[in-house]
This record gives sequence, C-alpha cells and structure tokens, in this order.
Amino acid sequence: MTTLSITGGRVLLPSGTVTNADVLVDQDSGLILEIGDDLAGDEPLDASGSLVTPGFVNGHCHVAMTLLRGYADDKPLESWLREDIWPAEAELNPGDIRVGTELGLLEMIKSGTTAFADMYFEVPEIAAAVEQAGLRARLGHGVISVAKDDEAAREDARTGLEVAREYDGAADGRISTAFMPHSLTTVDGEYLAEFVPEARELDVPVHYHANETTDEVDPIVDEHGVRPLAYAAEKGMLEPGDFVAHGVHLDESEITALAEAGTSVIHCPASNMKLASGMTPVQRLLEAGVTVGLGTDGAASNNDLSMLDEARDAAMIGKLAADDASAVPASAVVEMMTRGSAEAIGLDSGRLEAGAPADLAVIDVDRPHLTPHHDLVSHLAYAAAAADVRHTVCDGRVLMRDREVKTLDEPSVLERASRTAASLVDRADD
Ligand SMILES: CSC[C@H]1O[C@@H](n2cnc3c(O)ncnc32)[C@H](O)[C@@H]1O
Ligand SMILES: [Zn+2]
Repeated sequence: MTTLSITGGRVLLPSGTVTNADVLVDQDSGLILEIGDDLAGDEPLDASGSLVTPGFVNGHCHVAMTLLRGYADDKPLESWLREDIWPAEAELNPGDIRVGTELGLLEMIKSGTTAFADMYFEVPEIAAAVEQAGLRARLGHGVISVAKDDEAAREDARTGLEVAREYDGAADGRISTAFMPHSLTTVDGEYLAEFVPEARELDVPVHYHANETTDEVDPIVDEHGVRPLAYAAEKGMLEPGDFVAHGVHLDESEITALAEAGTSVIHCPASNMKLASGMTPVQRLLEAGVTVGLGTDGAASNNDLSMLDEARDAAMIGKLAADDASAVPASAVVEMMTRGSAEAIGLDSGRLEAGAPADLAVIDVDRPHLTPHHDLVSHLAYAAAAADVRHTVCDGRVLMRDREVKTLDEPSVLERASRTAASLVDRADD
C-alpha cells in the first residue's frame, strides 16, 4: 500500500466543525484511511497554516465553454444562446472541445474542484481530458431537437444514450454518465417520451436545465397546461437521482414535487444573475428537504469556474431572495458546494472521514483577507478565493502541489486554448 499524508492542517469534518488533524490516504484505493494525530505516510503533503476541505463539486457545467469566456456578455439567456453562443458552437470541432475542456479542468484543479457534472458535445474528447487531468466527472451529451429534422433529432438522442452507455465507469470509475436532454423546451416531448425510458434501462440519471427563465416556463404552461416540473414528471424525468440545473422559477407545487421525487437542484447563482434569469428560492428548497448542489454553469455566463466565487454568490443572493440575512448561511453554502453537489450528481464524495474518497483541497488561510480565524467555514463561503488553493487531491492522487498542476501542462494548455479560441471566433464571426 502506498500512502499520502496531509499533515499539520485544520480539517473540515462532516459535522461542520474544524479540528487540528492529519489525513492519511491509501493511494491504491483512493480512500481516506484515517483522520487523526501524527499520521505519517509515504508521500507527505504540507497543510500547515491551511484548511483541509472536501474537494469542491461543480454540479452543473459546460466545461469546454471556457473557449467562449468573454465572447458574448450582457444579454439575457434566449438572445445570448441564439444570437451568439449557438452560432459559435456550430463551428466547434472535437479538437477544440478537447482544448477547451483542458483549460476548464486546469481552472477547476487550480480552484479546488475535484468533481463536476458536464453537459456538452463530443463527450469522447471530454472523457479523454478528464482521464488525463485526474478529476471525477459525471458526463453527458447535451441532446437538442429544436431546429433539427426528425432524423437528426433521433440521431442526437441516440448519441446521448450511446455516450451514457459507453463511458459509465470509464477512467477507472472516475467517470460516470447521465442522459442529458438540454431542456424541456429544446427537446420535443415526443423524443423525451421515447428516449428517457431507454436511459432508465441504462440505469443512469437524467439531467437537464429546468425553470431557468420565465421565457422557458411560460410556453410549457401555455402549451401543456401544467407547470414545467409536472410536465417533466409526465415524461419520467423527475425520479430519484435525477438533477436539474437552475430551478429559478419554481412554484410551491414544484418544490414539493422535487422533495417527494428525490430529484435535486443545482443552483447556479452567477449565471442566473449575469443573464438576469432570476433568483432561485434556495432557502425554500432546503426547508422543503430538496438536495441542493452548486454549479458554475459554463464560463461564458459566469465568467469563471471557481466554486469559491459561486459560494459567495449563493450566500449573498440566497439572503436577497429570502429577504432574510439569516437565510442560506455559510454552513449551508459549504454543504452545497461539497456534499450537496456530490449527492445531487450521485457521487460518494464531498466529506472527509475514514472510508470516504480522498477528494480534497488544501486552502492557505494565512493570508491577509483570511485573517483572523474566527470561523474558517465563514471564510470558505465569504472570503476565500481560487488563488488561495495550495493543493488539490482527487482519488488519493495529488493533482496540484503548491499551485503546480501535475497532470496538465499549464503553459501549453493556455497557449493552445488562446489560439483555438481566436480561430473559433474568427470562423463564427465570418
Ligand atoms: C447541448 S450541450 C449544452 C448547451 O447548453 C448551452 N448553455 C450554456 N449555458 C446555458 C444556460 O444557462 N441555459 C441553457 N443552456 C445553456 C450551451 O451553450 C450548449 O449549447
Ligand atoms: Zn447550463
């Protein structure tokens, strides 16, 4: 057995308390062996002056959209997608998506994220990048039927199923999959009715954008006479283990339906604010017993992939939405970005205890903006930033040590991503 010992730090436990302790990891199984005093291992990792936290879990992303960061800002969802993003995405080739994914994974590792859920195109490229980078991911091909003829729509849905079948368990089990129809308005009901049952046979969850804007809610109510999540339930898309992104415009009946179904919500506050989509009723969801995770969405609507930024946004807007400063406290946000997201996307991580996957981040808290140390959970939610992350460990492997990423060549990724993004927008703007 080869072991890794993370020593001299303060460890955030599942109870939400912080204790001085070392963490001993079995690198062969990728599991935490023990949290306690004086634990020596084969490979040491210094955590003095630092907080050892569960790795952050980004519950909803389109990671290769890093290539479109800063390409189209300051528009609402519908026109942003139709006028700018979809035309640019039509120019993407598999190599572009590989590079964009590498850039996103680099950013994730450097900001303490160890797992994420992703909906995009060219999943084989994304899976290869995840395998190389060493993260954990739940991946899916985003299925869309609008603006396609029947044959193309069916082929897209078949790709969604094929990807879910082929990549579940890939990268030594670090990759799992889901069936991912883009949304309830961009995939026609006949395809949902036909293909969702096939996904159930693969035993994978269903993940989709839901109730993000009123422009998306109103047509469903007008056309089908029911709220979007009642419509989703009719299509078999509100089952235990399923997870929806956004959930901004939810009424009480939908909140109850989510809780009763065991379907989770991934809250994406930065994207919701930037696109002016609205405010997710996070406090209500938590009170109703819905599992809530946290996600960045893509870097074109955020505009970064830092879960620490997302945490601060979630706390701030959660209070505003509830008109209550005690709503969505730091402890709830930290739970959302770790265990909440992990549970929502169906991963057994997000907690530091013996037997849990060794997915963790080590945050330097001896910094001016993190001093004094009254409450390190408060610092995680309100004050820490991506640049404070010293080390990132996933599956017992050190992916970043002292801010040097070990699994990706940072200068090469930056150079290739810049070149690829420039060429992509040249083609899109032609
Ligand atoms: C079909 S792959 C995923 C698809 O989703 C688009 N997208 C990015 N951000 C959002 C969002 O906030 N709501 C809906 N769709 C979004 C992305 O550009 C891809 O086309
Ligand atoms: Zn999204």
